[in-house]
Amino acid sequence: MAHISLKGVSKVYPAPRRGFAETVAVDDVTLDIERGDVFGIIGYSGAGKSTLVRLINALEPVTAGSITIDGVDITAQSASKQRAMRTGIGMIFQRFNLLSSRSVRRNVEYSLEVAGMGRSERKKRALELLDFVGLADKAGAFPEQLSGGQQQRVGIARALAADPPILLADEATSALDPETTDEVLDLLARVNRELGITIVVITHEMDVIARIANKVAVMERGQVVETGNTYDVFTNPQTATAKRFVRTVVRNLPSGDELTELRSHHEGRLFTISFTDEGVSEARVFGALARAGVDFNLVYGGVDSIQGRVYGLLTIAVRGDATAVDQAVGSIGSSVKVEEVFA
Ligand SMILES: Nc1ncnc2c1ncn2[C@@H]1O[C@H](COP(=O)(O)OP(=O)(O)OP(=O)(O)O)[C@@H](O)[C@H]1O
Repeated sequence: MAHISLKGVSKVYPAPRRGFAETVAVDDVTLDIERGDVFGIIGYSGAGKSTLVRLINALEPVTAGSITIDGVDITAQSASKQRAMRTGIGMIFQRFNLLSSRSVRRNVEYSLEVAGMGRSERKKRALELLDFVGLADKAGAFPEQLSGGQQQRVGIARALAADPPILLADEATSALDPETTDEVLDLLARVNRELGITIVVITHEMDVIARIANKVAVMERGQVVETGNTYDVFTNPQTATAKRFVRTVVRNLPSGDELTELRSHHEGRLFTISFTDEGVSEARVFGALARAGVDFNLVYGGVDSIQGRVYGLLTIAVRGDATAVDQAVGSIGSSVKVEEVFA
């Protein structure tokens, strides 16, 4: 059974007043998130990601569909049962949301205090968690004395206080610089690996997905337009939106300016070949081209790493008579993905 399962989930906000249209923030979303996944949900601003998170933890009612957690439909429960289920779902936010008047330790203790846990027990738990996130020495400090990355690590410790099996991270690194982002993503990967927590990561940044998510769903105008293993979506995106996101992180494709430059230096037609770690090697492909009797050379590209797996994109310039080039490219097209570059 999936850990979190969404079936035909929609959320429609009514028109604010007469003459305005209603907003379909989430539109018929069906998704299965398995136990132990780091599941990335990516989309541009307004795609419906944050709304989806609020539906998963039942902070808002769905307009249609169902959301089950461990087989229990959270959308169909009473408010008190929803509150109880929500303690099993930790949350971290873009703006950390720490209480400025409380020390770091007492921020981590907050939900345990509300749940009625005794003072010494919750103090012990908070210190254990601060140790886990590498901030044992900051227990007595106040949030404003910490850097953004440290505050988010406190946010993570606080979210883990009640031992939730699920953690929802809504743009958790969007307010951080790249180095601090890495620190926080490493910590989230440890939370997943060492504590076995299922993590749902909401983001508009594809490199966040590339770093930690094993699965990804691409959202656009409330709908999931593409979903799959991160490596598969990165190496073979199907929709225009997914392709645009992938281009922001896979750096081995020439940009418009670089293409102009390439064309001024190389004769022939340009093709980009994608190599995955499951397909044939570069040597085999280049051997096949040589045997087909066309002249070619490598003009751009290199190898990326996605989820620790290798992904190569190489652009070649191919010369020869038109039929020979078509035949040569056709002959390699059955074993690797080849796309002619027109722009
Ligand atoms: N409470 C609300 N009332 C009315 N409309 C809303 C409400 N919350 C969100 N929306 C609308 O629903 C759509 C999806 O918003 P949502 O915040 O879920 O997108 P998002 O992908 O998280 O984008 P962002 O990253 O900018 O928050 C938007 O058109 C937004 O204006």
